[in-house]
Amino acid sequence: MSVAVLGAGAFGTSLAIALSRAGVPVTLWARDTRDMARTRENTLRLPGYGFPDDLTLTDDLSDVTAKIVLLAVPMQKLRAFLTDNAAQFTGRTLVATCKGIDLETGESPADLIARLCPEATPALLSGPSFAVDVAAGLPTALTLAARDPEPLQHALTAGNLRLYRATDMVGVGVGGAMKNVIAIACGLAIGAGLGESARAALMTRGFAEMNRFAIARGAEPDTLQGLSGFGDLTLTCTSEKSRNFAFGLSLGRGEAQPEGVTIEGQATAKAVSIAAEKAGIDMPITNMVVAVMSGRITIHEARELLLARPLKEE
Ligand SMILES: NC(=O)C1=CN([C@@H]2O[C@H](COP(=O)(O)OP(=O)(O)OC[C@H]3O[C@@H](n4cnc5c(N)ncnc54)[C@H](OP(=O)(O)O)[C@@H]3O)[C@@H](O)[C@H]2O)C=CC1
Ligand SMILES: O=C(CO)COP(=O)(O)O
Repeated sequence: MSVAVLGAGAFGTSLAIALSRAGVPVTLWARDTRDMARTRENTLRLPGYGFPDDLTLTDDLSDVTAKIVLLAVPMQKLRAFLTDNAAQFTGRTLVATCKGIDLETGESPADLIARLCPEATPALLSGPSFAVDVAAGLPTALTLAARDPEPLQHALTAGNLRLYRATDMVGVGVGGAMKNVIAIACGLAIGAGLGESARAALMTRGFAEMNRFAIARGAEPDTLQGLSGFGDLTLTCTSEKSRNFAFGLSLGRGEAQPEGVTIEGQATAKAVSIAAEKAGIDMPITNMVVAVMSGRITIHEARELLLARPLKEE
């Protein structure tokens, strides 16, 4: 079955390459395809990975006829993108690959699809998967969440991509969104010299925070133990290839921040903090990330505040 990928950032491009290389007919849509059409490579976002000959490019959404549509635009652009293009998506399955929570509305990608494109079927693809690994053909396991995930699991398991299925879109969405926030916290800790034991503590207590938030939003208790929760948390909190971890690292070291890089955890930390406060959910690490990013407190003040919290049972 043919597949369209909308958004030619690093991840959308890598998925399009991996699926096309595995023999799936793929159309990759981007706002501007001129350079990619000439070089048969995404030199801006994913340099070094040539396109398979059969991969089709377009800058015209009306060319996209595939029933399965992977959405690979950044989270904070998704709401406007769906609003502008809802009419194109009637009868399609929209598989969001972005990770985060919309800052203005507090909605997840699946919530946005359900509200803005009611004639489409929402799904999520999430889990530990650096674009460069996917594009390089390295083995990658992901979670595909949908109300009826099995047909999609079969359609999108190809080549180096192995998909597990789930029906808990709330849990899978929260796992992918929140692992980026905890990765920023871990980057801050390592960058500020707080040590690897502190990172392990942040990962573990951050995982507890992710579970609390997910369950309060209606997730199943076990979902975050899977690829989109524990799996992606492990990858992102331990690798400098993660833009969220690298952002925290440079902030922790007091270095200049890179411009124009997609760092989903920044807006998502704020969105989670706001939603958690409204719902009365205790999210100390997320709140510290927000406070440090805004400059309200230093990393060392955050460390003191976390160490001084009331003692509790694990
Ligand atoms: N990179 C990775 O390893 C992974 C990323 N993800 C997730 O995928 C999502 C996208 O990330 P990634 O591909 O890395 O992002 P990039 O920063 O590489 O690229 C973002 C892309 O989004 C496009 N875009 C931005 N705004 C719009 C818009 N309004 N309409 C259409 N296209 C738009 C940009 O197009 P233009 O060039 O025209 O500006 C650009 O191609 C994120 O949520 C991320 O968390 C998930 C797993 C792995
Ligand atoms: O989600 C990712 C890997 O699964 C990519 O993480 P970053 O956005 O932090 O680079």
